Amino acid sequence: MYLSSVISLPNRHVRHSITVTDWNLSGYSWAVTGRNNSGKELLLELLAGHLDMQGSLTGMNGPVSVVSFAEQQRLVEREIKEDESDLIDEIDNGRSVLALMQEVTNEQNKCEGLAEKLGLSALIHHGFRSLSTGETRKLILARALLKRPNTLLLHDPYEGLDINATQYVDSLLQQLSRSGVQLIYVSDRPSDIPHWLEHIAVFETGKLALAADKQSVLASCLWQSLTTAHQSSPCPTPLEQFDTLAINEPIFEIRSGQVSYGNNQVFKDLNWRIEQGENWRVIGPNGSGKTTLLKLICGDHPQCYSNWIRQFGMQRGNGETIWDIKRRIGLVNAELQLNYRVKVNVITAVISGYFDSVGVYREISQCHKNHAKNWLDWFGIAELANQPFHGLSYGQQRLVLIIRALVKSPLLLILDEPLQGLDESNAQLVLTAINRIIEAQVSQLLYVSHRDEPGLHAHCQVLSLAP
Ligand SMILES: Nc1ncnc2c1ncn2[C@@H]1O[C@H](COP(=O)(O)OP(=O)(O)OP(=O)(O)O)[C@@H](O)[C@H]1O
Repeated sequence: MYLSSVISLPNRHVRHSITVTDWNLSGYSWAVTGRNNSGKELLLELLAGHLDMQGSLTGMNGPVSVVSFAEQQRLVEREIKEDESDLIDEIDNGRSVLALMQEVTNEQNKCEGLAEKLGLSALIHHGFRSLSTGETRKLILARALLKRPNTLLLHDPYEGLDINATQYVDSLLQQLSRSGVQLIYVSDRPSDIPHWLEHIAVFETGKLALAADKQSVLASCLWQSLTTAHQSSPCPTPLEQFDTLAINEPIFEIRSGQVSYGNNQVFKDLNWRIEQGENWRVIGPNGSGKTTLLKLICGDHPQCYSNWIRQFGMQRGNGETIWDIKRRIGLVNAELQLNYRVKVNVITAVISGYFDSVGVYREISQCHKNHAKNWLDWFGIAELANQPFHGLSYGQQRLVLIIRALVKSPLLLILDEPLQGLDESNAQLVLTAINRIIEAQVSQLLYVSHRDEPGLHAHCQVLSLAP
């Protein structure tokens, strides 16, 4: 594959462009990295044929498959568009896993074989929209692989996968690369690049800045600059302090907790108590119920009323409103990002965190504006304040939603795979902020991630959910 004087052309959906002056990919598999908004995602969109371009792109062998957040978003949007819940008078969870695989190939035994290897066998007749984050990611991977691609475009393909699935997919990709499939593997964090990729390209402010063998790239100053992030100033002080709970009153407690969907029992006999002052990490394989548990805590799950739950000094189901719960919680997860669809600028998206809303539907005080600006400034993105939220890259949007959760200094900060899409320096800044907040006991942390973040986890007790 060869890219010469390529400039992608902005369109209705994408405002920015990327420039590649001269890049000979010579049939090798490549890792591509760079800071957030450097052009990595646009490169994948361009190679996938979703962007118009000037210049020449030659030698790209079809079929081409894509595994990316943008691809996932397209599938989600298609399924939402075709939602028939209103017509069929029951919840439409979308096309089944098998049907979505069979869109790519009608060889059912291949679909079932791959589903088994990816741990999707039990879900083969489940609707797309009932899948967990990792299960969704596995399905996107399965569809890409079933296409038998010659070129495979990947954006952090292990993101959201549990350890077993990560190991399986890693060895599969390595095998494919060795057998001649060209991988273009975009990674937001350089530390996530698989060791077996021998060529690395680095993007910077919309341009291909460096493309060479691994040794040369690792020795470059540009590489060092990708991994440095430091913020010594203290985090902005909280605007308001939450009412204190009575001594011995838990932040959250569930007794003999259980959740099931039809015959599928997600978990049962769960007894768990978060005491005041404690921070927790929830772990478990894909589909073990981590997100389900967080939804019970946030009041977003219908089965929170059929469980014994005590939270923030209230017994659930005794007349409390959803806002009594939500106002004490700051939440970041992939679902929030998918559903944050209103057209607002960055500062409004941040300010919406004070009111737990998507968008802001009341007058904004100068005090809220200043405080939100201080947080944007702390993360070094004050210049984005008036930019449209949806004009940002996936990683920048994620950072803004994290700031949205932090501004109100919630009693309980719930972060479900929060670092997804963040580059190394933004990830380090977020970890620094979280550490300072929990050390200062401004918020208690409830954290879900398949990835080890040793600095953070030292503060956390662990709840492990079984498969
Ligand atoms: N609305 C639903 N209908 C049927 N099954 C569902 C529904 N929502 C979730 N599930 C199933 O419940 C199980 C638990 O889902 P959950 O999202 O809590 O898992 P998780 O531990 O967060 O997984 P991951 O690590 O992939 O994020 C999954 O197997 C999922 O398919």
